[in-house]
Amino acid sequence: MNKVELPEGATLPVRHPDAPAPGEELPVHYSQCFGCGDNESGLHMRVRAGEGLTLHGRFLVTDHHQGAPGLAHGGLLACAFDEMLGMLGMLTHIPAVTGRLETDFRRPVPVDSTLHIRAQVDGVLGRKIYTSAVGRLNAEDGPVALTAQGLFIEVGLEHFSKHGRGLEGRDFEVNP
Ligand SMILES: CCCCCCCCCCCC(=O)SCCNC(=O)CCNC(=O)[C@H](O)C(C)(C)COP(=O)(O)OP(=O)(O)OC[C@H]1O[C@@H](n2cnc3c(N)ncnc32)[C@H](O)[C@@H]1OP(=O)(O)O
Repeated sequence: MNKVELPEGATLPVRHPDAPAPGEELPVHYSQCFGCGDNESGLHMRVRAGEGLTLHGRFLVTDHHQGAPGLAHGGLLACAFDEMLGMLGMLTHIPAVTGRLETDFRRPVPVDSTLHIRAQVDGVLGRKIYTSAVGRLNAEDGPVALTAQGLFIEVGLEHFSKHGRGLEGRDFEVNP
């Protein structure tokens, strides 16, 4: 994992008492989500809760995901990390959106490989949530293909009804 630099005063948030138990598979947070939903060309990520403030996810790289022939598109891999880091909100129950996402590509990711991603919350300072993740090829202890750091910003639930579509006036939590 990358060494994560945290600002002074950042603290670890509390794991919400209703967070999925370690080992439990997380629900799809939105059926049309490109990352975890039924979207035909999406990633179909499967994610389970880990210990503490960690998640483990995986997806199969298919022909839909190519950039160069036979290789995953870098932006699409960044999308997988965005999804994983965003889903950390299911452990803290803090609604948040991506403010910044930094991805280091360390090894090519071929079609037909499975990318295993471990994501964690590193700290919180005010509305800023510091997160990081590592992606490994074909096994949870496989070679490191990517690492990422994400800064998520806590928002009120009205962020989604105000800026999104079809949620006006809808009372929802994490599974619209
Ligand atoms: C729940 C389970 C779900 C579970 C499901 C989740 C899966 C979701 C999938 C992945 C997640 C996404 O893709 S989310 C979609 C992609 N992201 C977005 O659309 C976000 C677009 N941006 C925005 O809406 C806005 O810029 C916000 C909300 C991020 C921030 O606007 P704001 O509310 O006006 O707040 P603002 O004052 O600007 O910023 C607050 C603090 O954050 C800092 N800050 C803000 N942006 C940045 C930045 N890029 N880099 C550094 N720092 C930043 C500011 O300096 C400030 O620090 P200080 O002054 O307090 O120190």
